[in-house]
Amino acid sequence: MLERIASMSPRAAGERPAQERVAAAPRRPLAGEDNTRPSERVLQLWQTASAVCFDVDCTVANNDQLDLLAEWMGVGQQVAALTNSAMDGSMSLEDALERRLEIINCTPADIQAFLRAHPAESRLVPGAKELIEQLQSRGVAVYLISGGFRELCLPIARALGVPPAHLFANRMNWQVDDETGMPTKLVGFDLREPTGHQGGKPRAIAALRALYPYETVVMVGDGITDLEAVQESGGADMFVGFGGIVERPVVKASADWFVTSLDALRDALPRYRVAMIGSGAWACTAVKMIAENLRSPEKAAKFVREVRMYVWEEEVDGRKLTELINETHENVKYLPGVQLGENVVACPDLIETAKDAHVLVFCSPHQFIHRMVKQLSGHVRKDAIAVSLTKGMRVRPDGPQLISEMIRKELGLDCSVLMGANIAADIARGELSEDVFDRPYFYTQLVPDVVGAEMCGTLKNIVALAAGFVEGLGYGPNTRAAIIRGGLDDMRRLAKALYPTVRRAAWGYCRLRVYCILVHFMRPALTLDATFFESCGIADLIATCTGGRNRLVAKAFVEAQQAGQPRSFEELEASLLHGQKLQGVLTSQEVQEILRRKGWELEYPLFTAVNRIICGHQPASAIVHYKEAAAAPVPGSESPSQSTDDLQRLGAIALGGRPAART
Ligand SMILES: NC(=O)c1ccc[n+]([C@@H]2O[C@H](COP(=O)([O-])OP(=O)(O)OC[C@H]3O[C@@H](n4cnc5c(N)ncnc54)[C@H](O)[C@@H]3O)[C@@H](O)[C@H]2O)c1
Ligand SMILES: O=P(O)(O)OC[C@H](O)CO
Repeated sequence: MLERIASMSPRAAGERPAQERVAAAPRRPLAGEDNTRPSERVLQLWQTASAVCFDVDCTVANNDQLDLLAEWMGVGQQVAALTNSAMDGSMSLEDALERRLEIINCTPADIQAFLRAHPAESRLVPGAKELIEQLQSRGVAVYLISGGFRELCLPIARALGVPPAHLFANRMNWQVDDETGMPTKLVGFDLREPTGHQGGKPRAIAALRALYPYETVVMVGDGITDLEAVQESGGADMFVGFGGIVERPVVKASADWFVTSLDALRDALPRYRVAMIGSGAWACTAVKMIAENLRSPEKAAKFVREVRMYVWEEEVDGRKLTELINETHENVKYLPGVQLGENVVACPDLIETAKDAHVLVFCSPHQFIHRMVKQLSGHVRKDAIAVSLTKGMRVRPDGPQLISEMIRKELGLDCSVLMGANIAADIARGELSEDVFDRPYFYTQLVPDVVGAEMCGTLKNIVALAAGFVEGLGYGPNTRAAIIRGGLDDMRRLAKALYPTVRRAAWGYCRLRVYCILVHFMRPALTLDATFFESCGIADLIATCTGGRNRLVAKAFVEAQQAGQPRSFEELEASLLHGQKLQGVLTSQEVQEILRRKGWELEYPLFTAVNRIICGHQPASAIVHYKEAAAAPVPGSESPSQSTDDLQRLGAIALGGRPAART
């Protein structure tokens, strides 16, 4: 999830003319104005920066490295005076650099000995590493732009996690020994680097902007050459003056924001809000994991601690469920006995829950999702991302619509899905599972095939009904295994038939992260069959067929019939699931409608046989001969097809007795 969140940082909005960028700059402080507190505009630019460029000496490194090298060489005082003249603007940068190098007059061996004696880690300004880490984890590009020397800055860049290609600095020129070919004597510096000249920093930034479409660039530094970054067209949009090591009056007076601690910059970074849309067994399990994560110190800088959870309000023991959850931190109805965490806040208002969230996690039973998504339209942040945990699809006249497709279309949000073998109660107790949100008991792995994963999560609910029938009939493991195999075959072929784009997916399966099944559409680099061997495929199928609600209810359905006291799925759902929703019956109805419209019923015999059984056209025992059951004529119909009446009746069952309304 974190990688996805990183990509939320507003940036890369397309190359825009320099003039337009300059117009976005904050109003420069007036004389005497307090710029130690950021104005609203300054804060906004800081929080939406697409690139941040740091000066090195006296900004991220706690000294001027050339001064320190001079001290090491025994010429500290003369060189320090020249450094200050350059930083205050009383001497040109080129002249100051030239004269300082002349005085230092070191060899490569001196530099190496100096770096050994002064390890970079010991020279970092407090908070620099943490600030840079935070920026990078949000997807902000970080550069070091130094008027010093690459030879001295590289170890600092390494210690800060900034790649060498993101370092702009001067290069020393060396006289080379004709005999050995080795550098021996320092002879000035390479004048071709922009940083060796007055106005070099804005030029370096302009070069970056020509390469990358950074919308907002911020320069942070202590010196006059850093301030120049905002004084020339094409440079940075904002300048943060840093006075934690040296405070320079000119810089302080002109900075858009002046800080004496880098922590102030880190504290001002945006923190992301997460909202959970849903509050059933799985939604509560997932929110518990998210809340644990957000309470951890590592996540504190990046996320708001509180997670809002939308709860479909109902009364439990004469009290509102939201009130009970907020008092006891437990969802006594849908996940009793499990503490969700004090940072989970139950909210009965859907829009209120979602409106400020940067990450929207959808986890309601699929039949309610479309109405919720419609209600949310126009009320969510445009830069939010969505993750769907819901297993199911919607059938429209023009074909199926997966939940992730619906969210993308109706809310315009990028949507990942999280599918896998997750029996809610087991995970809530902390049992190991091959899935989600970075908890020690919950492993997740990225799979770049959203549609394949979502189809697995949807279709497995039908196979679970078949597994329940077989179990209720008293068959053993061989028969159950045969049913699971047949179900997997139908799942795989139907997913491919409905979503040819998935079938065309390229070769080469890339494991993006050791832990995850958080699936994203970005890289079509996975074969569909590989998806079916992930947790979202075979593992979820086995979990649901052995321990899920669909299997439980289907088994009870057969047992009740065999005992001569048949009970409807609706009754069994109410009596066995205590408010939780059975997804398989409605999914069977929806999938069968697709199969019927396309004339594919015989091609997916296990799905069709399950549908015949739940419609009462075949006895449950027909499941073991599912191919024949699928081919048998439906009473009162000329073809083996299901009638629309049957399907509507089933919809009514799955929706709790109401007509099968499609919102
Ligand atoms: N339970 C699991 O083990 C599990 C595991 C993985 C995925 N899933 C999937 O997660 C999704 C959500 O399942 P769950 O287990 O969290 O829910 P659930 O079946 O436990 O609970 C039903 C939820 O629906 C809500 N609800 C009832 N009527 C409603 C209405 N008219 N409008 C809106 N909401 C209403 C209830 O308040 C409750 O929160 C499903 O798609 C399911 O397939 C479940
Ligand atoms: O209880 P089920 O059958 O809805 O299955 C729950 C989950 O989807 C299993 O991963």
